[in-house]
Amino acid sequence: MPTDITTPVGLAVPTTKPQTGSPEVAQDKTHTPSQRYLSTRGGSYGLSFEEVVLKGLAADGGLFIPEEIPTLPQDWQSKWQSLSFSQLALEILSLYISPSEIPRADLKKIIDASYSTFRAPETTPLVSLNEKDNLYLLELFHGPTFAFKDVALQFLGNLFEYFLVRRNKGKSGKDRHHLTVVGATSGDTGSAAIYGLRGKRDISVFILHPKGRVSPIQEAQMTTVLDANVHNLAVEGTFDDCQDTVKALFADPAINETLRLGAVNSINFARILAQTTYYFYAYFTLLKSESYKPDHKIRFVVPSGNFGDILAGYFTKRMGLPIDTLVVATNENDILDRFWKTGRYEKNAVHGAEAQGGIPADGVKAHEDGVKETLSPAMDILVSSNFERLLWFLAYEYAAHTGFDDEWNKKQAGQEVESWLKLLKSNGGFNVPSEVLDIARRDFDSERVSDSQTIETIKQFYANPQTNGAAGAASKGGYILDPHSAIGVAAALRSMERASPSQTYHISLATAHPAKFANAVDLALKDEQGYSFDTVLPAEFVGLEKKERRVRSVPRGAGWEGVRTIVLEEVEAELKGAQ
Ligand SMILES: Cc1ncc(COP(=O)(O)O)c(C=O)c1O
Ligand SMILES: N[C@@H](CCOP(=O)(O)O)C(=O)O
Repeated sequence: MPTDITTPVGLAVPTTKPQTGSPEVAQDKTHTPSQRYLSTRGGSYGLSFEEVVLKGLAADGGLFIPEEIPTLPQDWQSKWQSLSFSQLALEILSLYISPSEIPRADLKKIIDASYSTFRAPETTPLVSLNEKDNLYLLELFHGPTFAFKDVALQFLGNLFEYFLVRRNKGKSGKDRHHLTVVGATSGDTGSAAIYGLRGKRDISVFILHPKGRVSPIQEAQMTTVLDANVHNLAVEGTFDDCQDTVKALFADPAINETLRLGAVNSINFARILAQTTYYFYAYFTLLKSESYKPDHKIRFVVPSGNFGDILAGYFTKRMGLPIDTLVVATNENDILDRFWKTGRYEKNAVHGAEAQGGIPADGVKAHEDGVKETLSPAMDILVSSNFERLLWFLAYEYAAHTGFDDEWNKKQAGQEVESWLKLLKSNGGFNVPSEVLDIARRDFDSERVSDSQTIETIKQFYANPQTNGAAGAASKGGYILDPHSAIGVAAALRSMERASPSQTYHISLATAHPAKFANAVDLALKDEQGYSFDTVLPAEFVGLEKKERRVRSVPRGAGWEGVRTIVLEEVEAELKGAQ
């Protein structure tokens, strides 16, 4: 086992073949391997989709993944090309969910209900941002909270409800299965989860956000929802502190037993799964466009923080969607970009004066905790949860070169992931062997975009008259990008230097509506003639900040135990109130 962070780690060779458990689902012939789940740390095996969705995090602290990534059915292109977003979602999700768990007709109802709340008829429209350079934007923000998280969280909310209604049929009082959802947010997951779960029976939802570090609109979106089952906690600290607290709660068997915790963050595999649909949908939309040329390659560029969005893209590539490369686009919190550049995954890069809380030359403030406060706050993340899932696949592929059987390779990947994560915890980082980095570079490329480049990109596309998009509705006819989407577009422009636009389509993911980030958008466009933020503001946001709020502060020293006490108290009070 690797023990230090300076030497690249290699896969340890166990002397005996590891044993794997085989619970009922593994024996059940109605579940294919892509419909059975395991933990990235090797501890759990053969779990059902329902168990995975309701548990969220594995008992060994790992994340759930399917035992196999499914391949696409024969003729998928001709069969799926004319499907609507919801129809497509049904086909894709059916590959991961056995009909013996959710009958197809029920899954269809859940999906249809989830996407009926979107404002755009296409659900996730693809717009041309610059026709000459084959640059497209996939608008993912037409759901209830104006961010890409709605695509997965509308679905997850309905899925939780479906499982609970089924479990609670004919039951009353304490016999009912009550789910306590706990989630961490840097702004968007929180509101999307709250809108997906508000008022739902048998579910309480607790959302932890870093106090003062989400945008004013995001804060208002979350805290103005007054349904009794919604609980907002403003934590003094960073997003990573919130995420660590959530993980600590999941690791506590006592609270899990008492409250039955559920996850809404992308640690919940259903989140990743629901996000795969829009990669397929974008592909088919491009295929139907007049400018499509079959010999051109396709690159998806994804503004990344917790690595959930781009991981969904990785799944689609592995399933067989013809994606040339997935481009990871980070802000100045760049752990992912540094990994692809060096093979080292390390929490805190050396920021010099910045690490002491000083203001560096580019004006971005770094806190003592290492997180930089950027103009794209939803991506101000030190450690990316879903990277663990990718690490598993990389370690698995590397292990497969050893010539042992598949079961051994899977177990080996779990052990390797566990040892890497131990090093991350104890030493703040780890290196992967060069062969593992090569495997990672085969599918991914990466870019880091600074705040000043983000602002420049917003300006550039506001002035661009070629756009046919709907989001910005700017008076000049240009496009108003939100800062996160601008990071994607800036990265796409750089990617074009390596993959010529004359032979490549770049599809950049627009992850939020610009109105959620007035600060950055105003900073970029305030001097532009004819610009007014009011033209960007959707009716849904007008007056939101003046509405009544409910939120509880969590002081810095409270720790996860302090949050546990709050959660226990508030669930008890909520259930009493409901009687
Ligand atoms: C607007 C926005 N863009 C991008 C991201 C990054 O996505 P991911 O965490 O899935 O990498 C987030 C948050 O996660 C976000 O809210
Ligand atoms: N940017 C996210 C952070 C949480 O990410 P998740 O995808 O794991 O839920 C947010 O907006 O909260």
